[in-house]
Amino acid sequence: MASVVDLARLQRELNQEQVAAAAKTEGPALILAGAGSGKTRTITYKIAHLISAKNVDPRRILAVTFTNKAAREMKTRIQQILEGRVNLEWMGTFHSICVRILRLCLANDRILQVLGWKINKNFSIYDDDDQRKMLKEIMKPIFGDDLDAKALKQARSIISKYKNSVVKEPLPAGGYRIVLQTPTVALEHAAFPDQEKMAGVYRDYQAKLAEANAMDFDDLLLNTVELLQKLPQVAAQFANRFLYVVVDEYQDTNDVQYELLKLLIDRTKQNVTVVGDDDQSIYGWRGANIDIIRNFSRDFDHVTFFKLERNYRSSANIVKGAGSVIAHNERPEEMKKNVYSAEPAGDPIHVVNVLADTFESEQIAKRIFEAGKEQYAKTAIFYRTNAQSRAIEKALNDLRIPCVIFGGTRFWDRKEIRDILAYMRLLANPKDDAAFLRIVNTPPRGIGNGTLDALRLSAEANNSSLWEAIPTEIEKGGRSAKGLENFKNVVELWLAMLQNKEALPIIAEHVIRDSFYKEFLKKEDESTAEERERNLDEMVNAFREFEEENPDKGLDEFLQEISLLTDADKKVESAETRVTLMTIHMAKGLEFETVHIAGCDEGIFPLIRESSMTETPDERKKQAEEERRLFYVGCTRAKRKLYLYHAGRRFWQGSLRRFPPSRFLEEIDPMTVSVEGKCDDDSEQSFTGEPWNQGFSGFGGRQRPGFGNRLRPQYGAYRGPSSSGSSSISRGSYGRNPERATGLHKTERIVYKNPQVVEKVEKGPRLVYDENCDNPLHKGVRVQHLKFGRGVVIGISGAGENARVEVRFSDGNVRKLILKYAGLQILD
Ligand SMILES: Nc1ncnc2c1ncn2[C@@H]1O[C@H](COP(=O)(O)OP(=O)(O)OP(=O)(O)O)[C@@H](O)[C@H]1O
Repeated sequence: MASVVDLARLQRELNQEQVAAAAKTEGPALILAGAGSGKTRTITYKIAHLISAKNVDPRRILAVTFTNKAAREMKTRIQQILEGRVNLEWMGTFHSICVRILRLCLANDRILQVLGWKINKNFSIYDDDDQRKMLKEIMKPIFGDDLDAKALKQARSIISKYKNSVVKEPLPAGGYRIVLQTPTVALEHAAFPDQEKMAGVYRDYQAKLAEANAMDFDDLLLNTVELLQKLPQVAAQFANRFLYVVVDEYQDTNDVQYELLKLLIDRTKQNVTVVGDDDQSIYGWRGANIDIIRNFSRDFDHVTFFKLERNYRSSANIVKGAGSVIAHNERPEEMKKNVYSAEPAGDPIHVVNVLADTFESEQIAKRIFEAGKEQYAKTAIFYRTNAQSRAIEKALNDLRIPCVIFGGTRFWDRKEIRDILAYMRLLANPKDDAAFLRIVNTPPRGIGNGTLDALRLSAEANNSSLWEAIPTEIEKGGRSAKGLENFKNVVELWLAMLQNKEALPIIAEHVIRDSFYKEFLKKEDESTAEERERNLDEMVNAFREFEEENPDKGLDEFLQEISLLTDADKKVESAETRVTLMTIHMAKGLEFETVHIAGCDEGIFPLIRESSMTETPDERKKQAEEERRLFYVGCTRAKRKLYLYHAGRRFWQGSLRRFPPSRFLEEIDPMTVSVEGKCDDDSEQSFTGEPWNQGFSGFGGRQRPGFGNRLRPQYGAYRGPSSSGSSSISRGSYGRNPERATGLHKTERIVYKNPQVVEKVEKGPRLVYDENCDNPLHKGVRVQHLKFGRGVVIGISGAGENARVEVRFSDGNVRKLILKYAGLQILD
């Protein structure tokens, strides 16, 4: 090997703490690494040091990484450092290491005999689809007609949970033993008939997998642990083989992975190094157990702690600001880190307040545009929920900024969006057979393939569209006649709405509601339904925005705009200079020069789910802490510039509602922040006439007292116009007068212990015209609109949800707005 990584080399390449961590080869070590503190660099050098300076055979090093990509990158880097090929055959993810162990062990007849398993070394690995098919076969006779997609999905998730968690069984002598949830254990622990039923499905499913000589993804881990537990001498051989064990991203280890590690680590040598950052543990929702890293020192003798606290990635303001937020999480004393940057303070963290969500995406796009093309590829936009990407994609497209959605689907390509768009396409053009076929039986309404074939034949014979062929098919009175008739009736209802020139967002809302599409989403997959419903709400919002911006245009133009938008997006797919869009979960481990985080609003980030209402205070606290870690991960991806956006009002679940700033914005050290723009008007009343804190209530009905009033001094010194309705940018007090800001920070700060929750949709604040009531809006009333500013009502038409108001705004333009969505404030 050409190059040796001895101590001198370590000292040249690493800082003091990194050197200490990399050079410590014997005994258990925990490297607690702050964000951007070079943990990847440190373990890479540590492995290189073991191989070249300590002459350790690379095949005897077990190195566990979080992703396959990380393993590939680390191998390449080590080979570069050592200037030669290195056979790191035991470097990979937990799953890839397990496959290797299983193939090795199951090739041995004696092992197979002792295990008594039917599976041999040539086992197949079943993917989701295979798994679903097999489960369906098993469940059909048990569930009969009750077996739907939801029941299947539920079964898969329960089985996966069995396989990824352990149970603690008390021992007669005190204490407990950890037991894997094999089918036998699951059956023993089933306390209710339902649980027994699912444990039975699990048992049959495992038996069928074994018959097929197959394992699913979760089995790779579970079976390896079971094998090693059953055959301690085999486990000992592996532990003996692995002279050194290194585990990256240890904060995201789950209980079964932890059991595996315990089996693979030689208990006498205890040469194990784990690397991680409990502040970046963001996968609790899928089983990661943060206590595993926190308890490391209890699991091994004489653990050496290393803390990497110098952040090399970001400017000092970003490191300090992010650190001040994460400090609000409760952590064991020994886990606390003082992460710092030796870089200059750099730009302050920009907290950008805007009046409403539309300005948020405009501001993001504008800032990226102004930074110049060469910055595009170095810029990322993060959001908490996928639905938020729609407005951002549009704003970027308006300024012709190419973008790529990392690990996700573009808003208009998402399945639920394409389905509802297909309904809308059919309304715009009932001859659109492709749209018809997409949704005629989505959600299912009993229209089978036979009926569709008959429709096709009849359409061909009469030279008509499929839609036009429906009446003939209904007359025939076949099995699907009822379903077809229902479909026809409901589509005709929407067509009539379109003809009556009812508002597009309202028609879209009807399509979603009358087709029972949201119910369908819940049935299809409960776990993704909430997110997909949010996408649909955002789609209604897109219709609303379109109508507001294009009062003279209709559905055809909307659909045309969407197809042009998606087409333009596709063209830039190959461009090299693209801005990256992603959810924060996807951002783990990445870094960008500039990061924009949208939606720093209480209720969105931290995300408060409807399900939070049923959780215990302890569960809610855990959830809030995981959200804070997610915020920390997001902020610490930025090297030089970090923008955090808060919109005072957001179109959310069908109405315009107020959002207080995220608690995380309040927690940032004010010395590191510059506050720009404004998120509220100057009045104490909201645009819809309700007091500031209405629309939000804490768990158990607790409300945030005087939110708007108290927050303003802290965010202070806005220079934005008071009534023009447009957001302006000016430097807030943090950048200009830190003393004052700090003083206010001390006296005015409100710490909110309970998460806030967004109220249920139906009773959302809105000013709706009702012909039976005394209508406050009539000709001559002065109003204010968020986007268009002040104006005077010059006419009202329609009634109920279709009421529209005509306003002459101060820019001279007359706009006809849908009252339900307009969010007008009466000024007189
Ligand atoms: N000793 C060092 N000298 C100079 N640069 C360093 C040093 N250590 C790390 N860096 C740089 O700091 C940046 C962050 O390092 P790395 O990606 O290894 O951090 P990390 O701890 O894995 O980050 P995170 O956990 O936040 O994803 C990289 O650009 C790396 O090259």
